[in-house]
Amino acid sequence: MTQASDRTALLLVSRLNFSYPGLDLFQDFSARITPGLTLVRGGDGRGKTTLLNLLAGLMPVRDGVLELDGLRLDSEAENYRRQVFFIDPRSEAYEQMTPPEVFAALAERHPHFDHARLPALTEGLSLTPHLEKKLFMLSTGSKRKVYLAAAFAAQATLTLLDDPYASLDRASINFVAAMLNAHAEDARQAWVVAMYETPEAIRLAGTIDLGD
Ligand SMILES: Nc1ncnc2c1ncn2[C@@H]1O[C@H](COP(=O)(O)OP(=O)(O)OP(=O)(O)O)[C@@H](O)[C@H]1O
Repeated sequence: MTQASDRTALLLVSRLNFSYPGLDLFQDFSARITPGLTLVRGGDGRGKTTLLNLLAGLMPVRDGVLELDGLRLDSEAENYRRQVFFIDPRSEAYEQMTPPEVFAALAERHPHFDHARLPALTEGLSLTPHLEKKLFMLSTGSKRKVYLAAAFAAQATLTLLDDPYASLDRASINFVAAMLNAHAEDARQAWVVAMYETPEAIRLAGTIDLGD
């Protein structure tokens, strides 16, 4: 079910169990997530979004151990979460902010956030005309681009992206693919990307297949 390369794992997931009322979603789920790109692939409702929330430390696991770069979620939750970049694209937390305000807020959470990367990211994602608008004024796709630009600037140890191509135009998809590939050889960062299908032309270090 899980394939990973021989690289040393950055995130270790051991025997994780998680259920919603009446639905056992993960039973004794284990994974080794290495630096570079890991795909979480699965059909509708297979648990991709839930798994990203679990890896982010945002949902209570019934049991199981998550350890990110030596930090265990159960004993060092705050330090663990500080190493993770994850924004639920449906979040309304940033609606009243402009993109630069979103970037500033996220830079406070992520100490390695690199502002110097933002001009190329906003240009590459065609966000430049929208920089003075608050997020509630933007289309779903543009809002997602703001979060993607932030993700690529944040340089977190673990970055979680839920369906990063959703609602994007072809040029932006190509840009995101190129940005992901630029992280394929990262030694100190793991990128976990949830998608319905295996994307073309992306160099993956591992795949977690949740089935169809
Ligand atoms: N808060 C919740 N309470 C109960 N069941 C839930 C809850 N959230 C999700 N589920 C169910 O858990 C399963 C996994 O949902 P999840 O959103 O993680 O899957 P997914 O693979 O991301 O789905 P999709 O690709 O359709 O967004 C689905 O059957 C969903 O209906």
